[in-house]
Amino acid sequence: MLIEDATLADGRRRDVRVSGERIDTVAAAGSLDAGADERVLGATGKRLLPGMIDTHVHFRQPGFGHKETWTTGSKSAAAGGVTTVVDQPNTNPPTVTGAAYDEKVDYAAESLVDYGINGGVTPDWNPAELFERPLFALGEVFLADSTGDMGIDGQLFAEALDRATESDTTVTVHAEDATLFNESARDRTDADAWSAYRTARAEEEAVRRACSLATDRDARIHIAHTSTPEGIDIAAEAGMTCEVTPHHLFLSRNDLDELGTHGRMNPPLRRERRRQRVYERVADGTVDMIATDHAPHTAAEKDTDIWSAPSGVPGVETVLPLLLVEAAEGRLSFGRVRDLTAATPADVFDLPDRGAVEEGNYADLVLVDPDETEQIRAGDLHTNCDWTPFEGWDAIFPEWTMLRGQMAYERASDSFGPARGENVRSLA
Ligand SMILES: NC(=O)N[C@@H](CC(=O)O)C(=O)O
Ligand SMILES: [Zn+2]
Ligand SMILES: [Zn+2]
Repeated sequence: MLIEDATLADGRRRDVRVSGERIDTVAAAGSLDAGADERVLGATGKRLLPGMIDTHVHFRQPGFGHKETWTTGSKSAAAGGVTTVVDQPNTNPPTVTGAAYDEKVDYAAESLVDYGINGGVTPDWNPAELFERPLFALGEVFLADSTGDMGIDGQLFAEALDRATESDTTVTVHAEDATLFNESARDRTDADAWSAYRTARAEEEAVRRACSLATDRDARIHIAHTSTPEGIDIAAEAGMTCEVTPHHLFLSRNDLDELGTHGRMNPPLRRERRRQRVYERVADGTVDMIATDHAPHTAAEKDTDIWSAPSGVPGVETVLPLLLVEAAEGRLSFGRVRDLTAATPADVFDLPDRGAVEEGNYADLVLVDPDETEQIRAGDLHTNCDWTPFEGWDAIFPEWTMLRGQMAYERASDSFGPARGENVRSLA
């Protein structure tokens, strides 16, 4: 397969030959000739990016297939330009034993994109069994309850850090401290009450404590879904990594009038000024990566009062399209988008054959036309989740997404490739 005259994230124009599962050649545009029966993909004026590595999704199986399945979740990923997803452990059963890990791997065999599977921590976890398996990472470890009520205490967290460090494994942390939630917000019934309740300080102090525990024990942690500039700065100063979700990057408490209970998630949306300071840190490189925390719940489940609604919003199909608008309009560079979505996650989580359009890497690729903006419509998305917090937002969707040398999604025909996703920790 020959991709002709693509513009890479850094602006270089290149011909790219794909052979089997890998990128065979990256050469000056116009310098490669197509073979006799080689498929040619024209890319003049278009951007060729490495597929996104989304290190934080909830694909819900086993246990909650009515919210999302590995089939619908991975189609949503492929259509959005995501070629690797990392699934989190708050399923049923929770992924805290060897048997639960193995059961999830059976479901993940349905995936259209490559995947990693994290192991979780509860008082019932079995670290010996988990670390015998090819875990992507430990986590997300919940320092406060979220969907699945898997919150743990400080002592178990410290023990988890020690076990992970012995196994040379990174620990992804959901950092909120429930003792710092604002109980007086409990009297309110508006959607903003959730943001008033789960305070910014509860995140800040939990990040501070997690980083200091990790530093003391020589553990490596990655802070999930940081929603505050304070949390981001503490993680960066401690030499740990962090991710920001698209909803914390683009939405704030100002949007809750419109979103209502659909805008409830953990950590919650913050004030607009904080959101801007988060965006600055995404743009300047303090934030390591964007990850979606794709957390689908049906609209019917979300349509209740703010204290009863489940927490979480979908995002895996819209994240790269939203970021590409930022790049096309000059608020982020294409190179920064590539780093946030592919190069840095590959580096931090040790996926040496991914995250860059380079010879020898897996051909996980996305082609986009930066001039083709359209509006996000929930009905057009491929997730089982029947709504999106980004309804009507401008987006630049991939023309096609390639996974290890084969088409995973082609937008012109809205068609998908086969379910050939592999565990990234099992592949050579
Ligand atoms: N973020 C959320 O609000 N919800 C996530 C769990 C989580 O990531 O905390 C979910 O699984 O629904
Ligand atoms: Zn979380
Ligand atoms: Zn999560």
